[in-house]
Amino acid sequence: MSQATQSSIRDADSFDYVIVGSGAAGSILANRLSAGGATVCVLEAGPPDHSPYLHIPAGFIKAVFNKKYAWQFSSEGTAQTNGRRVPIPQGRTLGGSTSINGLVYNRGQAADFDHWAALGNTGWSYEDVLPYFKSMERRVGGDDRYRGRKGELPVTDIDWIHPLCEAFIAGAVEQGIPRNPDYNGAEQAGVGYFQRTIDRGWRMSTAKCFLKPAMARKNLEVRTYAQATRVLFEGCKAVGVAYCHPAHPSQVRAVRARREVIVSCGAINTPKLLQLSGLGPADLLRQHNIEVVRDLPGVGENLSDHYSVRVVARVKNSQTMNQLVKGLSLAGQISRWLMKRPSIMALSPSLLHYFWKSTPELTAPDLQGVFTPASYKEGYVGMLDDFPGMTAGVWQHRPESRGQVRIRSADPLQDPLILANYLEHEGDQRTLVRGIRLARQLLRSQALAQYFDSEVLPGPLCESDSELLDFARRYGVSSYHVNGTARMGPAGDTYAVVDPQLRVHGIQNLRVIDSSVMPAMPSANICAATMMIGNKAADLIKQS
Ligand SMILES: Cc1cc2nc3c(=O)[nH]c(=O)nc-3n(C[C@H](O)[C@H](O)[C@H](O)COP(=O)(O)OP(=O)(O)OC[C@H]3O[C@@H](n4cnc5c(N)ncnc54)[C@H](O)[C@@H]3O)c2cc1C
Repeated sequence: MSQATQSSIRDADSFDYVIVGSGAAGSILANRLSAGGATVCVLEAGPPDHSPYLHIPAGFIKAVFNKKYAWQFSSEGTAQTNGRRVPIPQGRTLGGSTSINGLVYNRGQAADFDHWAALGNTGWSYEDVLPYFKSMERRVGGDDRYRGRKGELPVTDIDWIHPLCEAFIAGAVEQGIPRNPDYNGAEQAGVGYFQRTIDRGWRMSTAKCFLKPAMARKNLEVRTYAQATRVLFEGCKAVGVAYCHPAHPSQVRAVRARREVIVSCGAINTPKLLQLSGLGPADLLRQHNIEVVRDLPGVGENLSDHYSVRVVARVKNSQTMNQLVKGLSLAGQISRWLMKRPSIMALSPSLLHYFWKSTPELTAPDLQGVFTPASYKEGYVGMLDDFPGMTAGVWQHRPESRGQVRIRSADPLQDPLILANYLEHEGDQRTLVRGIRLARQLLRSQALAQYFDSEVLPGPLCESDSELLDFARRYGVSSYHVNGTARMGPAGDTYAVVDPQLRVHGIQNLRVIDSSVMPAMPSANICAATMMIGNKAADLIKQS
């Protein structure tokens, strides 16, 4: 520890727990730990979540690429992405990515968590984690064995029904995919509407549902514009955190943790902070003149994400959202939203799901698809097309390709190098091509025929496997589900960063609690599983 930091930590105020990051996991943790009477300080690098774009569901489109509220990361281009850098924005405000995300609530398959346990992570089987999914959610409908009724997080069904959605479902059923009323219940496979973290027209971020209610407690303090630059150690014991206002990096402050420091910065920023703090691959740290506190080769490795591709069709005989967001129609939608009536202002970006198998021999879905009666220019989220359009997106549930996150320098304000290695694994290429064929087939169902005009992307000239793979390389995008960069695993697993209690191996008083610790990708958008991790981790801490 430098002289300056030593004196600032001596003079620092202290709390039982210091949580770095107020996202999906950090906010829930802050709520649960402060409820037990412990003093808790949350450091959040981003600003408060005052903007209406962070609260009105449709505001997502304005927030995701706004650098005030989202870290504008991107993965390096590779041959598999046709040399393109792939944007991977991450939330940077109270609530983290839950303040800008796509609002889909999707837990994954029971087998995902049984797999975590089988990898040596005792306590993380489906039976172990189900109570933590249930205790945080407030859901109407479904089976009591699977669904929670009294939690803080409302999980609701859509109230805006579009004829294209109904036709898409009917078409999928026609092609052998059953309608599933609750993919978060006994069985994931099937087609239907997404469940969303939206309540009475408003986004339900973890800041809104967990952090802010807890901020009424005197023992919880939340500091915004507080970007952690380093975890501070005495020997191998974490004792506090150095942080700064991102606009004034030279004015470093410190806060002391009497019991534990908890890193909850998300799957890109968590490995970055650990590496800056001297925890990571020793060679990398030495290359940047960072003193090695512990050589942990797994920090920043094992990066996984869902690489998705969209099939887009021009629509006839119906208006789509592309028209509803323009001129007088938009004004009408806003006034409907203000009157608490069904409106496109209160929709998640994807309305329908289909979970299905890329080959019939499989016993469970290995593909997730999404459908929405809208289309974006060139298939990229941002600007809607001028013509009526619909989109069926698809990604592989559990890709094998793995990437890395590595600091580029010892400067805490510099973005790390991200190499996601999308489609690097040949099996991933095959599965995604099958997924594109399935998405295409679903848009050409009999039930949708009255609305299907023509395919825009990939287009009629794209037929063979190699043409479809080439399309995936040129048009694929991140689903923003990065995880695994500080993965959980037992001692003896060289690349494990934390143990099944989420304590950093070989270090005292330091845990990682966020999407980084996932030992394997869940078959789902990963927010629900990350929230579950925060919810369960609070109990692990209280029990230790
Ligand atoms: C655009 C988008 C759409 C998505 N859509 C969905 C969806 O529909 N459904 C779904 O299930 N999942 C979705 N996800 C993924 C999901 O939201 C994330 O996986 C989840 O929020 C990750 O939780 P986390 O706690 O790991 O990190 P985050 O929620 O990202 O929180 C990390 C927090 O730490 C803060 N932080 C980072 N570094 C520092 C530092 N050095 N000091 C202080 N604070 C720091 C960040 O600013 C942030 O607030 C989406 C994500 C994005 C970005």
